[in-house]
Amino acid sequence: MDKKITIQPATHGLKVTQASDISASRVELKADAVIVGSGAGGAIAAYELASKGKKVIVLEAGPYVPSEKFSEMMAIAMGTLYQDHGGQSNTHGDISILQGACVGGSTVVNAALCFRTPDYYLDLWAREYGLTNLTPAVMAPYFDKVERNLQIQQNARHETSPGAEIINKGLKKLGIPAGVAKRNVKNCGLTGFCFAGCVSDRKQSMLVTYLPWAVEKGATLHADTRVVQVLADKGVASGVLAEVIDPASGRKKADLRVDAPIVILAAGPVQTPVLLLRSGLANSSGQVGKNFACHPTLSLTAEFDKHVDDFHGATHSLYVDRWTLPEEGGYLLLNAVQDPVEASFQVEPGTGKPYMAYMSRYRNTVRLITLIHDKNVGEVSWKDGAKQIHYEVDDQDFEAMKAGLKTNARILFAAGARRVHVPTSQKCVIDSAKQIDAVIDGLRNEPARYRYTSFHPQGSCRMGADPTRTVVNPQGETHDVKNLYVMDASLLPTSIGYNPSETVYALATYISDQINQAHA
Ligand SMILES: Cc1cc2nc3c(=O)[nH]c(=O)nc-3n(C[C@H](O)[C@H](O)[C@H](O)COP(=O)(O)OP(=O)(O)OC[C@H]3O[C@@H](n4cnc5c(N)ncnc54)[C@H](O)[C@@H]3O)c2cc1C
Repeated sequence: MDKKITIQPATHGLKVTQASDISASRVELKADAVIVGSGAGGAIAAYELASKGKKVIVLEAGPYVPSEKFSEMMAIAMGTLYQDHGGQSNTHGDISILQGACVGGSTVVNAALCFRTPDYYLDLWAREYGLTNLTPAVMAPYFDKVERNLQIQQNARHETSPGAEIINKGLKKLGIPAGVAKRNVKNCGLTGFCFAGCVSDRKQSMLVTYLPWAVEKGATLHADTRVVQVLADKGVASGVLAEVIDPASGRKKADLRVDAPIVILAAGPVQTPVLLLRSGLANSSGQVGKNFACHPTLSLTAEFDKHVDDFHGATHSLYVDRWTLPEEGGYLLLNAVQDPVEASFQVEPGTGKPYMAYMSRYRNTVRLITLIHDKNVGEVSWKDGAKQIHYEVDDQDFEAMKAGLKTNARILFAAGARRVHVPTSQKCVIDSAKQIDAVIDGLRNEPARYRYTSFHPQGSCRMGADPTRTVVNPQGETHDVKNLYVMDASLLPTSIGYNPSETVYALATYISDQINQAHA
C-alpha cells in the first residue's frame, strides 16, 4: 500500500493538507484522536485534546479558503464556503438550511452573535433528559473560557447598524426592551459581510482562533477530506475511512484511513447522523437522525422614505427576547443588515419591472428577523446514497411565528416604515399598522408558502442519560460505542430559541475535558 503524502510548503496562513498536496491514491494515518469536521465543535476538540499532548488529526470535507480569498459577495461565498453551495434544504424545498462547509465550518460564515445557553434549558435538560451534570454552575466556567478565548463582547455603540438605530426608535415608542448584541468579533470593520466570511480576520471564527492554536500544539488538519465511515471493533471506536476529493473536478483523489482509539464526530447536525447511519453504529435507540430542529426564521423587510443604507455596521446589533422562552411566546427578534442578494430573496419582488422597482428601493430597506424556538419534529435520513432532511414547521410553532411576525411588524411601523413585505411565495405586503393583524391572521401553515431560512440546525443525536431515548451520554460519548464522541450542534436535546454557537463552544470544551480525564 502506498502511504506517501507530499506536503507542499503552506503558501498562506494555516498549515493544512489539501487535495493538491496528496499524490498517493491511498493514505493511512494513525493518531490518538481523529476529529470529523473543523467547525465550532471540531476545532475546539482539536485544540483542547492537542494541548494535553494528544496526537490529533482533523478531517474536514470542505476546502481551505484563507480569509484573504473571501469575496465579500454572497453569491460567490455560497459557492465556496457553504454546504451544497448554499442550496441545502428540507425535502419540501421551502426551508433553506444553511451550514458552512469549509475549514472552520459554519463559524466562518456565521454572524458571530453569542448567547450563553439560558438556565431555563439547562434546567429542562436536567429534568427531562437526565443531564444533571450540565448545571448552570458547572457550565459557567466553560462559558467564561470560550468568551475569553473568542473575545465575545457586547457591541460598542459605534457598531450599531443604521437599520438597528431606526428599529430602536420603534422599540422605544412601544416601550419594548432590546438587548445589545454580544459577538465574537474584535474591532469590527463594520463591512456587514459576516455571511461571506470576514476578510480582515476580525471575526474570531475557528479559522483564526482554535484551529491555528491546535496546529501550533501539533494537531494536523486535512481539508477536502470527506469521512464516509466510522470504524468500530467489538463496540469500541477504532478510526474512520475518508475520501480526498479534488475540489476543482469533484473527483476522488485518494482513499484515506485514520486508525485512532478516540473518534470525535463534529460534522454538524446533518452530517453527523448521516455518518452514524451509513456506518450502522450507535443507533440501538433508533434515535439517530431523529429530533431534528432548526430555528426557522422569517424576515420582514420594511421600506422607509429615506435611504437607510443598512448594509454596513454589525451584522446583528440588537435583539428582542421579551417573548423568547416557550411559555412567553417562543420567538426571538433580531435585526440584521442585508446585501442585495439577501434582500431579493427575503421577499417576493416579482420579475422584470416590479423587481427593478423593488430593488431600486433597496437602500431604503431594513429587515427584522423572527426566529422561533421549534419542536424537534424533523429527521435526517440517508436513503439511496443521499441525505434527506424531513422537516415541516409544526402547527403550534407556526402560531409562535405569527405572534412574532405581528410584534415584528408593529416595531417596524412604529419606527416609521411605509410598508412591510412578508416573505411568502406570493406577494404579501402590509401597508399600515392597522392591517397587521388581518394580514398575519390570514397566514396558514402550508408547505412551499414561505421563504424560511434556517441558520441553526440542531438535534439529531440527542444527548441524555437514557440509552433508549438518546444517542449520546451526558459525557458526550455514544451510549453504544465506546470512545465514539459527538461534539457538535446535533447534541442539543431541544432547540434553545437563541443562536446556538456559544452553546456548542461550551459543550465541546466540557466534553473535551471529559475525554482528557478519561484518556489521561
Ligand atoms: C450563515 C450562518 C449564520 C449563523 N449565524 C450565527 C450567529 O450569529 N450566532 C450563532 O450562535 N450561530 C450562528 N450560526 C450557527 C452556528 O455557526 C452553528 O450552530 C455552529 O457553527 C455549529 O457548530 P457545529 O460544530 O455543529 O458545525 P459546523 O460549525 O457547521 O462544522 C461542521 C463541519 O463539519 C464538516 N463536515 C461535514 N460532514 C463532514 C464529513 N463527512 N467529513 C468531514 N467533515 C465534514 C463541515 O464541512 C463543517 O465544516 C450561523 C450559521 C450560519 C450557516
